[in-house]
Amino acid sequence: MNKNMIYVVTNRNLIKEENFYEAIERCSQASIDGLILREKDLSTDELLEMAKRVKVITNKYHIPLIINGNIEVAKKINSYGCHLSYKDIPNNYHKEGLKLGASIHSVEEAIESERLGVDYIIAGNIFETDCKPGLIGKGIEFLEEIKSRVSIPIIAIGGIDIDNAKKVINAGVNGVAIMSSAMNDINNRFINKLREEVEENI
Ligand SMILES: Cc1ncc(COP(=O)(O)OP(=O)(O)O)c(N)n1
Ligand SMILES: Cc1nc(C(=O)O)sc1CCOP(=O)(O)O
Ligand SMILES: [Mg+2]
Repeated sequence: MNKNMIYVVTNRNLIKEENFYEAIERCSQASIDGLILREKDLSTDELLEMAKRVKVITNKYHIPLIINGNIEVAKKINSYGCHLSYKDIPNNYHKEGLKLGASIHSVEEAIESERLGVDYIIAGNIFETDCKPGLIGKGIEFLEEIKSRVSIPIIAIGGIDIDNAKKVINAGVNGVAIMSSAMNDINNRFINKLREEVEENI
């Protein structure tokens, strides 16, 4: 990874002005480095159908597609990667070419994820966010501590905004992931501004 990454995490329930596939297309046109299809309430069959349609769009814009929470679907559609909750990381996992990501919420989970062969981690929640009501932000120090303990790429999530993105990147992480602001970013203004912020970090 040689630039700071921006990952968009989907949540179709947050989209207000577009339909889901319009939002996927719009995000894919922006300067993003990956799209995580995270629609946790769908059955495997429903997710598979959605993932096939989403992959047509992300492929068109050469955006890596990562399937959240379902290795079977990720393998079936031959996605770039699969992203799992920490507790779901398998002990013996045949990646079959998939990148494996994991969500972590403690330094110990970060260390153990690396030991289990995870390719990158998403660490959160860094700041307070309406998407995780009641969970206080773990802050920049959390990222700095993880950075000092693991070598795999670290992506920060949770309340990432234009005003705090630079501070997050300066903690030494490899990128940021955003959900609500991307789902509602009708003209990709937020994503474009975020790109400027995460690239101007020195
Ligand atoms: C301590 C703690 N627990 C859970 C979360 C958020 O978890 P969630 O995003 O719902 O689950 P994953 O998909 O990331 O496994 C949190 N921020 N902090
Ligand atoms: C999906 C997700 N996972 C988190 C975690 O801490 O694991 S925080 C989060 C939501 C991030 O939404 P927003 O960018 O709108 O704050
Ligand atoms: Mg999460």
